[in-house]
Amino acid sequence: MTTHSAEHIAQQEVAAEQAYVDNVYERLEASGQMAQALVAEGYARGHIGHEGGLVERDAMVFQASKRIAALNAAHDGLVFGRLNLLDGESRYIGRIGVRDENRDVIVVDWRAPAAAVFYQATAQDPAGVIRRRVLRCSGEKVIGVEDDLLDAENAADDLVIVGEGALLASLSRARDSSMHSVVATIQKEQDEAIRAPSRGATTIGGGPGTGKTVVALHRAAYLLYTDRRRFESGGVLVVGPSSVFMNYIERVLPSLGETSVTLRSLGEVVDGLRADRHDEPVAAAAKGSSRMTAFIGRAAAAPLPGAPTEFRFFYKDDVLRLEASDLDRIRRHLLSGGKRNRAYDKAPAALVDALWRQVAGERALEKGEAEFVEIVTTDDRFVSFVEDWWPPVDPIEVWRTLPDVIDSLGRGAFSAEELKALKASWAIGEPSIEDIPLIDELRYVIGEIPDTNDNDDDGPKQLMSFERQEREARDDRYRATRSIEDDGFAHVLVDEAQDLSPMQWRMLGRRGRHASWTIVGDQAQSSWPHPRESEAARKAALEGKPEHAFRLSTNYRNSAEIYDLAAKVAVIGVKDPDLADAVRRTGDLPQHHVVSASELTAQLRTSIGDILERVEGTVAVVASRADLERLEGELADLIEENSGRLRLLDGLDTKGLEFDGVVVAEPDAITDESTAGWRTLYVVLTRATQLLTTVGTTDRWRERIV
Ligand SMILES: Nc1ncnc2c1ncn2[C@@H]1O[C@H](COP(=O)(O)OP(=O)(O)OP(=O)(O)O)[C@@H](O)[C@H]1O
Repeated sequence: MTTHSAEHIAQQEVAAEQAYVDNVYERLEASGQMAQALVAEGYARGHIGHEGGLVERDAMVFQASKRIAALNAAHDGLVFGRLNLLDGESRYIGRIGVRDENRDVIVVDWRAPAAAVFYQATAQDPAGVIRRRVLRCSGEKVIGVEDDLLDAENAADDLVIVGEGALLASLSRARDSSMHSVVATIQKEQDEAIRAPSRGATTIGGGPGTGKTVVALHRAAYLLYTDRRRFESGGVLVVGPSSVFMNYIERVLPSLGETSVTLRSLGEVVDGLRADRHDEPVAAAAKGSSRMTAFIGRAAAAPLPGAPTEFRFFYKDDVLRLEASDLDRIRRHLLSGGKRNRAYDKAPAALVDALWRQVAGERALEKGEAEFVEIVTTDDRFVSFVEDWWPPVDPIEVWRTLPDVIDSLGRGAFSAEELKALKASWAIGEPSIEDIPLIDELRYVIGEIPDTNDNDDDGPKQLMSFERQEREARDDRYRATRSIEDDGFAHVLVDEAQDLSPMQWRMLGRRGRHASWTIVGDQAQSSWPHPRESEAARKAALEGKPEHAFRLSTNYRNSAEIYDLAAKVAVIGVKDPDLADAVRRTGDLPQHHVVSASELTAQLRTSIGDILERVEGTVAVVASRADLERLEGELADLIEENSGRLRLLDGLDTKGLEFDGVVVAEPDAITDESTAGWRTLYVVLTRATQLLTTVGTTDRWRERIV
């Protein structure tokens, strides 16, 4: 066969597939129009005026709008696969299922059982598949086909086979700023993890670039497809390390037709809060440690700073006094019943009770307790005392007191260095990513801010006036984070789980109490310094749920040249790292430059320029956290000129991401920065798909790995 004729044949195949795909888009268009019409009809029904009309309309508009969103999101490259089966059937596979006007299936949803064979058939075990074809599309256009002949013996003589394998073709494409669905080229071991039943906890391990993230996201889509009612109503929570990472992955699920998954970075897990900044390593490690649990418990129980420490009340012939020790006793008593905010209604009665017990004067005793209670609880001084002594507490407010109480309440649990680092981090005033679990812990220890908008009738009668005044004051002073009862999900998917601190595990555990889990990670990439403590917290979060482990073995991201270097760093960072097999050779070895301090910036600029010229897609410059700010200034013009392609990041923020080219500035500064520094460097070195250059003023790391 000549090249010309091979090309010609490929073109003919593309044209034939285009005809099929055109028909699918026509159907889709019709289906979209139908959904639009339903939305319009739904609105019309709302005008009928009776309540039933409104409910019907809402349901109709909701369903139809969802369908429109799914059709739009899955539109590009909708049909990506075709199977020619032994029995003569030709089966098309797509991001979502499509039927023709007779309700016959013309595209099978990739998650349907009928599509599983697309991913599982091999030449050794073709499972009834003669030819597997991947359609490469751009929008609605078929631009190429790639075939695998799985069963040559049973293939008809005129069966055409085109291309050299879809996987390698897709791996060589340039990377842009978001992750893509790999739905057309999912490999067998990946498919097994995607379709694993959703019982207990499914763990997906494997080295860098093995597809853990992309597999986990396809798994979320698969679970929604197989048990939509359960997972859509209960919710699927996907948690990743940073907002940069969440932006990177956010397109994958919509492109698979799923728009109902909650994506959160670790700094956004608590509703209503958003943190984007990491603490420096000592503070971060202290905040993540389970030693925080007891400290947080004590801080939540402590009197608020500035709370009054005594109360005096003149009644008839008596001077009634609540001294600090009395107040302390009442506080303990109230807290022994549970969460602080839950005792909000009980505080006034407890105080009045303690006061009544001091009443000794005859005139007063004669009047009796009921009158005493009436007089005290309607007295402004008492009301304002209670307001100050036991206000409804927002967890954030208690979080703000932590720097003031850490010395007294955290003594013994934290070293002097940790105490200093913690106080410095809290002096910034805004929560860091590592603070979010502490605030969440406080939410659970303190309880909801009592909702005083309810009818007051069921509260103790004698406290009515107190309640009223208090509520008015409170409504603008306090803003509660959302109810903890709404925290639970039906499935929790955690990516980069090796980095979770014990406190972060506790935070996620609360959201996954009744959930099934998917946990994705690679210990060798962990930036958490105390893996054993974290392991215990992970176990506690899963509460004994059975675990099913999957391991992915092939690195689809890095060239073999880059991964060979990174693997040498991995073995320093961790004992027995789970190394992956990199499948692609590019011929481009990593480059290393060691220069004097005065030449560093110039060399960085040269290396960045060189890589920008040689790759088509994205490039990252990665530095230690300490060097970041300086480099931001020094490289500002380059970054601006190449915005959209060039980014400057610290090591931790590169987690889970990938770029065509990476320039590492001062690798030794990254290894020195924390006890997990070597593992962070391993992460950084495994981000590049094609070109990697390191530039430093020292070269200790390379001396260590040779
Ligand atoms: N079956 C596949 N077909 C095509 N590309 C794939 C496949 N599996 C993975 N990839 C690609 O490999 C790259 C790495 O995938 P992913 O980020 O999911 O790996 P990871 O295991 O999570 O990596 P890390 O541990 O470094 O975060 C991505 O570009 C992904 O699209």
